[in-house]
Amino acid sequence: MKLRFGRKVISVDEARAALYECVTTTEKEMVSLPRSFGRLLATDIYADHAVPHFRRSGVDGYAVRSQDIAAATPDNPIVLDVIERIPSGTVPERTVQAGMAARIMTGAPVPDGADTVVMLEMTDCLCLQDESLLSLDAQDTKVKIKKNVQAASNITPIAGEVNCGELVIPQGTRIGPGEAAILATFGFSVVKVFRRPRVAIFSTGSELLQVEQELQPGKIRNSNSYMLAAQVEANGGEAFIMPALSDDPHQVEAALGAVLPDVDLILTSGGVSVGDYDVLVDVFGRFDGKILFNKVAMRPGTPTSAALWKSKLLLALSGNPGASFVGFELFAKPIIRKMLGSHRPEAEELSAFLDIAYDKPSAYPRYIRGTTRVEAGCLWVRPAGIDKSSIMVSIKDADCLIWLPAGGQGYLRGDSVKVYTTR
Ligand SMILES: Nc1nc2c(c(=O)[nH]1)N[C@H]1C(S)=C(S)[C@@H](COP(=O)(O)OP(=O)(O)OC[C@H]3O[C@@H](n4cnc5c(N)ncnc54)[C@H](O)[C@@H]3O)O[C@H]1N2
Ligand code: MOO
Ligand SMILES: [Mg+2]
Repeated sequence: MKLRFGRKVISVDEARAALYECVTTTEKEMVSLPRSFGRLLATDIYADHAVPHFRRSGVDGYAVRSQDIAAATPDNPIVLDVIERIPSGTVPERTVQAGMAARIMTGAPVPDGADTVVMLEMTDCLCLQDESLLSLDAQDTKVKIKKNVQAASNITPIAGEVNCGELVIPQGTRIGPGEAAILATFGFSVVKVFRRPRVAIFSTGSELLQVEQELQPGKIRNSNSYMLAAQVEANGGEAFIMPALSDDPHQVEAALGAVLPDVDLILTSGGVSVGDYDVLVDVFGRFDGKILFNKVAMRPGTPTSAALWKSKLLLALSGNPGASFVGFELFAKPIIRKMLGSHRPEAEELSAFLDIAYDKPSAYPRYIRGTTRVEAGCLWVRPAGIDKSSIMVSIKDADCLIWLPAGGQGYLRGDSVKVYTTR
């Protein structure tokens, strides 16, 4: 039974809800820390020690008792005995008592007894004729402190950054530079992440040539598969570009069915409208899967369809490049992100001022590929190019989708609109 006409239209939110019901996270896997960059953490990370775990000197200088140097000035320096030298990575051996100082390096543990560190530049080393400190017996030296430095100066206290037991990165967080530093700090040479969802991409249509083929009359090269693969990879999935399919529903059903066991999601592009050769419609009419929806109140991509087949999701995007791009952003992106354990799978919503008037009314909400710019602290947005779903070339200029509700009287320059980021 063909479902070309009389389809039931549902909203974008309803369509997403139907998809989300069928999504589960992929299984967890361990990867080496450098391979985890850009992935989403599959576990909470707790601190198993404080940072720092010792009182850390922030400067090269002398660890002293602040009360000993309260009266120090350049003209009246206080002279202290230097009792030891503390390089980073070592542990102080002695306690600083009245009249004592310990020469200390940046990052080294501050010795007991000392409550402040005076920068080297505010001191003079009395017995030092040259700077060959490594050959110096620190115990024979004295230091002149020329400045009164308050207690706690230049010292990061124990747990000054992180408390032991603290949640430092919650599950679902993308591992960027800051997370990488935290994971390394706490000894995670391997990291638990959700496996990258495997996404098979099929373009359909007898007009499609492979990228490497010569142009032929009436035919075009398959660009959607590569655009979609780039979108899949940008969102953390693993894209498998499958050979383009003809308009034969038997062949299409067989090809989709064959790959189904090996992937987490199938994306198709093309063949979902009312045309004679719109093959996905025929597949949906004959296969034993469950159709989740076949018409969405949105433009472009109104005929976007989805099905659950042998417990796998099949998302059938419109063939027009603009509609394929938008359909991916609205539906495939949050599916992939949910599989990866993201707590915020949908695109970030921002407000922007419309940079041009827009007077095309629409029966359905529009998602216009947009380009943003910031001027005087305000975000402005304009369509990335000709706003037609058949236009491919302007997709490269889009960094967001401009959302315009259905109906309305049109929009003036300066009107506030919602945008959804695509980068
Ligand atoms: N009588 C009607 N015609 C159309 C309607 C309608 O409601 N009534 N809807 C239009 C809308 S909206 C869209 S969107 C398209 C949807 O088309 P399909 O999803 O069926 O896609 P195709 O027919 O296969 O192709 C449409 C267009 O896109 C080009 N295409 C397809 N695949 C690729 C690819 N992999 N790479 C590059 N370009 C591709 C294809 O050559 C066509 O030009 O239907 C409207 N028609
Ligand atoms: O809705 Mo079509 O999907 O305009 O491009
Ligand atoms: Mg068609």
